[in-house]
Amino acid sequence: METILESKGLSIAFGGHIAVNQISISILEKQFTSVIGPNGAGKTTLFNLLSGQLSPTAGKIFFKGQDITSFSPTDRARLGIGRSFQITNVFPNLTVLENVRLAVQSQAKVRYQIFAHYKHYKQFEEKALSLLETVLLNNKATVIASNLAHGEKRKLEIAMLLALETEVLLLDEPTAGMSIEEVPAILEVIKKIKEQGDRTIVLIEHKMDMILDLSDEVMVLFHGELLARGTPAEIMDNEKVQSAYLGGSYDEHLA
Ligand SMILES: Nc1ncnc2c1ncn2[C@@H]1O[C@H](COP(=O)(O)OP(=O)(O)OP(=O)(O)O)[C@@H](O)[C@H]1O
Repeated sequence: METILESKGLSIAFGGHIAVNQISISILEKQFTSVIGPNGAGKTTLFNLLSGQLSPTAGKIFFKGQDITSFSPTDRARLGIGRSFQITNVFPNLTVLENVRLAVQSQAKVRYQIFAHYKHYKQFEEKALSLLETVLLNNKATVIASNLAHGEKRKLEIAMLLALETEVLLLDEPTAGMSIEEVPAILEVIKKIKEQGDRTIVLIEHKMDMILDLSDEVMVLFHGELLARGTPAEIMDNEKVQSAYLGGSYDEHLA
């Protein structure tokens, strides 16, 4: 399996605080990789570096072997690295379907240099509907976006991210802020995207138990460093992880 996204010696410091410290990782194509770690471990900062929202203090990032360290977030999205909030321009007063159609439409413009025209409208709408099916939101197509429940809004964001058609999806805690009842539906959506098999998914999750059976590989961050990486079973057995993160000596409230 090929490496699609790679970092070498990636570091960033905020003032004197090193939030990401010498992280070298390789993300394999079409795999499901989870990044876990306690509060403040550096997960979101790592994503910000990979997607271009932050520039590293040291180190490099490669996409399919190409050095993209100096690329803007937009250029990275164009190359194939999609991150949810880059495109979450949800229009609150439009319907769910209209929002996704606009995302499909803007992607078509970027990719094919065509302009929105009546004859394309139907095909954009069909694509949008199929994305709504993927995220289990087709029954809300005609609902005004601002009226969606929190979990449904996250699903809408995922549909709009999928409309970008990027090969890599960086999902930063898609279940954050959700009620317990909403979580299974989002996990179902993520599972479905994984089963389609055509995307590389990198998922940040705070709670390991939720994503264990979905992941091909798990990376554990701790105090800005890569503490361990491996299959879910290897991570569960890893003593360093156990003592640092999985309840051993680690106290989340002290992070
Ligand atoms: N822009 C910033 N300026 C200063 N410090 C920052 C900035 N962004 C992150 N940090 C610090 O870097 C460290 C890593 O933060 P980060 O948000 O990446 O952790 P995380 O693993 O995503 O945590 P959580 O699970 O709580 O989201 C923290 O100590 C945080 O306070």
